[in-house]
Amino acid sequence: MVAKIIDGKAVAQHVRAQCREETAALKARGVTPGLAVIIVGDNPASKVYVANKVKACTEVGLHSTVYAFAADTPDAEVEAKILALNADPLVHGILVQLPLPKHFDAKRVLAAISVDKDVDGFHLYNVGALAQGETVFPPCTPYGVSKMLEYENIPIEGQNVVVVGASNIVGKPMAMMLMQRDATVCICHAKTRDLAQFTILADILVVAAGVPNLILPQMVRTGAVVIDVGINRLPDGRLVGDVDFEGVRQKASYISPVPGGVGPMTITMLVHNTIQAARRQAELAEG
Ligand SMILES: Nc1nc2c(c(=O)[nH]1)N[C@@H](CN(C=O)c1ccc(C(=O)N[C@@H](CCC(=O)O)C(=O)O)cc1)CN2
Repeated sequence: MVAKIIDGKAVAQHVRAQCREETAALKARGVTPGLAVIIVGDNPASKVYVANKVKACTEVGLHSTVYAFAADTPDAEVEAKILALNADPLVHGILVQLPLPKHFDAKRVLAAISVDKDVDGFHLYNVGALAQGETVFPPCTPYGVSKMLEYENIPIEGQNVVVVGASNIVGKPMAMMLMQRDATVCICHAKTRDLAQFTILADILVVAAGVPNLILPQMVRTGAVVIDVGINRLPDGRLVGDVDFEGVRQKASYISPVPGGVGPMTITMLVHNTIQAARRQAELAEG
């Protein structure tokens, strides 16, 4: 068996076309969805992601503004900017690019974002709502994975899902979202003892551990769907995921590549969430 490659760029284009239509409809009502992006420090990867977020907004017709702060900026200054953006009616979505420099209390900074503008879905209220199956803004990366599965008509209900990696950004919300869809979900870690005994059971394997070549072909059930969320820059400059792509491809039924898999979906779902935020705020304002 050779897996079908899930082309994240193609799925992203499909979702972005819908986003364009929704944005045009909102603009016709006098509302241009607006995103504010806060970046602190000089992390080169973060700068690229922020630039790509701005580009995606422009492409779909959203307004976006970047607020860049030096790494040694006091927490209070960043929080003051967030409070000002919370009160700005032209800003519908706010995000703080992660990771923040070490001295920041990231939880506190994220909690300053208005729940209604929390398009990353990282505010504790939205995290709690997700646990109850009622979230308004699902976190962008796991939301993107869900859309990729939906696009390929991959069933979730009743499937064995193994998520490797329990981060707040990907692993935990991914597990919650798939559990909500009646999958049987197991969360593992890169350090799980005999990881293969769990991964081999997966009908759908989502890997977000940040360890290159963590998942080898012998750890994957024949016919499994394998979604690679890892982003690892190798010493030779190559970007790879957490899965031995060429090896696992020979066993899986579907596989997402890195680059060109989940990454483009993360940014697309951010645009989608910002449009939903604008629509909800417009509806509230209209009464
Ligand atoms: N506030 C947030 N911070 C972070 C998030 C997030 O969702 N919200 N996720 C990641 C970084 N991230 C978006 O911010 C992100 C990562 C990767 C990609 C992407 O498109 N990757 C490409 C490769 C790009 C490259 O060459 O480096 C791919 O996989 O094809 C988009 C967004 C952590 N921080």
